[in-house]
Amino acid sequence: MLHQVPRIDITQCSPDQLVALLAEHSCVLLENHGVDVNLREAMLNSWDEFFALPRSEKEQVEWPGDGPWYGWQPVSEKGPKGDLMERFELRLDVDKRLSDNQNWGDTFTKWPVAPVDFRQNWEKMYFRMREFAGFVMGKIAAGLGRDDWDADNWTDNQFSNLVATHYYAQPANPNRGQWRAHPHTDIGALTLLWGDSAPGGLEVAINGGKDWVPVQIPEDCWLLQAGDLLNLWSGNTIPANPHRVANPPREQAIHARRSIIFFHYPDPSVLITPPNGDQSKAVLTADHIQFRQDEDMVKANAV
Ligand SMILES: O=C(O)CCC(=O)C(=O)O
Ligand SMILES: [Fe+2]
Repeated sequence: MLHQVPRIDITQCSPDQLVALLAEHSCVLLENHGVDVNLREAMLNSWDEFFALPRSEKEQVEWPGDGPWYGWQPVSEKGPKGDLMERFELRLDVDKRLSDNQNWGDTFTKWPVAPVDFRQNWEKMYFRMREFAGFVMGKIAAGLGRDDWDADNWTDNQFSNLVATHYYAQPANPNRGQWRAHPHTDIGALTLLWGDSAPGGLEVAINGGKDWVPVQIPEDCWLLQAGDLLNLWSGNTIPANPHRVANPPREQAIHARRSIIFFHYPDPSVLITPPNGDQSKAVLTADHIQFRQDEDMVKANAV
C-alpha cells in the first residue's frame, strides 16, 4: 500500500495529535495555516523576475562565502555534485532587531534592487512565517511535554531563513549522482515548504525511512518537516524527515521548478538538550549550523 503524507488542520489539532503524526511520519501537510495565498503568489512573481536577472546583478547580492547562508547562492557551482539549483535567502539577525519590523529589514545587506516589490513581498512573508513557525513550535513543545523550554528563544528570538529556490530546467543530462536536491534531512528544527507541481519534484521518506513517496503540496497547504534539531530536542521521539528533489524525466526536463521554504531554528545560542537532560548529547545550535553547512560543501565535491 502506498503511504501518503498525512494532512491536518493546524488550528484544530491537539498538541498530542501533532506530535504523534510527526513521530510516525516526520512530516505532515498543514491546512488552515492562515498564510495568505496571494502573498505567496506575489513572492512567486518577484521570484520569476529575480532569477531571470543577468548574473552580474545577482552577484551583487551573493552570499559572501562565510558564516550562515543568506543572499543569492548558485548552489550548482559548489562542486560536481552541487545540487542543480540557485536560491535566494533572507535572514534577519535577532541581535540586530530594531524597534519595528520595517526597520529591521534595513539591516539586511543583500536586498536586490530589482524587482521593485521584492523587499516588500519577502518581508511580509518572512514576518508572517516567523509567527506561524512560533505557533507550530508551541504546539510541538506542549505535545512533547517540554515545560522546561525557553519559549522566547524558539519563537520571538528564533533564527530563521526564508528561501526561494530555482531548480533549473535540465537541457543536458545531470552528472552521475547529481540531484535537484540530494537526499538529506534539514539542519534546523522546523521546515515549512511549498513547491509547485513541475515534474522532478519533492520526495519524502516516511514510515521510518522505509517508503519514499512523491509529494504534491496542495495549493492550500504547507508541508511541515521535522529537522535535525527537533529530532535531538525530542530525544528521537520525532525523527528528522529525509527528503530529496528528483531530477525530471528527460522528456519533461525543459521545466524548471520553484519552491518557497521557511527554515526555523532556535536562537543560535541555544544549547539543544534531549528531554532527559543528557548533556553528553547537547549541541550548540550555532555549531550545528556551521558543521552541517561545511558538510554540504564536502558532499557537493565528493567523487
Ligand atoms: O524545494 C524543495 O521542495 C525542497 C528543498 C529542500 O529540501 C531544501 O532546500 O532543504
Ligand atoms: Fe530540505
